[in-house]
Amino acid sequence: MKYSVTTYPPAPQHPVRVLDGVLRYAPIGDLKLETGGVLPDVVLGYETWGELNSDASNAVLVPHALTGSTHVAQGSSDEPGWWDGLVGPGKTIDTDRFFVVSINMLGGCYGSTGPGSADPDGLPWGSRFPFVTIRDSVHAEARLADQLGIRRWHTVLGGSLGGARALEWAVTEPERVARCAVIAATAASTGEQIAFAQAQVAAIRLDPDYNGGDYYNGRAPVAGLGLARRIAHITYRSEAELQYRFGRTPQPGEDPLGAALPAERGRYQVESYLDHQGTKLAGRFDANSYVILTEALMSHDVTRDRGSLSEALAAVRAQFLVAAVDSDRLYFPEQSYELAAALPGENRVHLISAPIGHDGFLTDVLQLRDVLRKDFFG
Ligand SMILES: CC(=O)SCCNC(=O)CCNC(=O)[C@H](O)C(C)(C)COP(=O)(O)OP(=O)(O)OC[C@H]1O[C@@H](n2cnc3c(N)ncnc32)[C@H](O)[C@@H]1OP(=O)(O)O
Ligand SMILES: N[C@@H](CCO)C(=O)O
Repeated sequence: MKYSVTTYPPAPQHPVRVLDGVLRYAPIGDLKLETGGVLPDVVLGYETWGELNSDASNAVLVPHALTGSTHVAQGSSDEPGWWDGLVGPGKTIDTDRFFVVSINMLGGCYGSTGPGSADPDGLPWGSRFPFVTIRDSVHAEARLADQLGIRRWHTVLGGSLGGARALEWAVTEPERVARCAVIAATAASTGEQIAFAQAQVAAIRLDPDYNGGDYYNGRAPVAGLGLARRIAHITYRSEAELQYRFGRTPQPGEDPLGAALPAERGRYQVESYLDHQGTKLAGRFDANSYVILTEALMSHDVTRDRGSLSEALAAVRAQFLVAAVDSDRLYFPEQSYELAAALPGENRVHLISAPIGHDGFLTDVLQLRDVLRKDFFG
């Protein structure tokens, strides 16, 4: 599968409502990166819903999670969005009132310049694509906000990597974020989160088809990416869910004890489920982008070059909403409590009660509907 983005339509003028939920591209120029070097001719893929009002005070930014896209809501497209329950006409984030924007993270494979994009010579970046940080993406996204005429976001909100991106926005550009919701995310990736991420990245790099990242003219490393997704997906779901839903049940028509040779035995249902998750992601995502975004998330630390957590967060001007999923075993609720305690002022943590674990920020986000309406979108 190829993800090369070689040509772009001209930068749009003020987005028009009829194009709700349709991917567009914005050239934002060369980007100086946090770790040195310059990424030339950066393009950001983005979607919008609704209309920016005359004083540009109704703009809401929704950063996506690790393998999410900019397609937050269906809008006028055919594809359902991943937060359709929350974003749309008459919904909590009412696109009849708010101008909603979602931007593909720098290095991603859903529209923005990434390792599968063409370099200035027209060749895929591949192994030469630089390490980027969430802060780099925020700097790039700020230029797109300038192009769209958005000086200050009414709200920036996201879950998981999207939550880290939202928080980094509020700290890097404090005057540009009036409200910020950080859902199922931390102030910095922890040792365990880095460890799980490293195993995923190693699974991709060890696939012979990965070829150091230069595979765009050959076979994509689907086995490595599929294995990375399996490791990740286990962390996204709770032990209780996997036990209740699958337990030791064999996959229908298969017998886990039914062969003398390991390679010929049938699967447990949970194995088949993980195989499916791995295959599905490998069919829609670029392995290099997975590595780039995962390593960006590993680097996530709002305190970097900013002192202690309280010192780093002292800069924020936004009103905050911090939320966690009670059964999350990847981004533990305690870590959200630590973030809330370190933010200026009084900040509670809103718990999403969901048995499935981390992915509850996608499946059960409507539990935040009331608090979002009351505090942010009333
Ligand atoms: C471009 C984009 O789509 S990005 C959209 C944004 N998405 C994301 O950010 C994350 C990607 N998605 C996910 O992580 C998940 O799909 C979620 C969290 C959104 C939804 O989770 P859930 O509704 O709980 O779905 P769940 O994890 O149970 O997976 C269901 C799938 O497993 C399959 N499945 C269930 N049991 C088995 C089994 N024993 N064997 C094989 N497959 C199985 C189902 O058939 C279903 O397949 P499908 O997704 O192809 O329809
Ligand atoms: N299921 C989510 C979890 C990551 O937070 C994703 O793939 O983006």
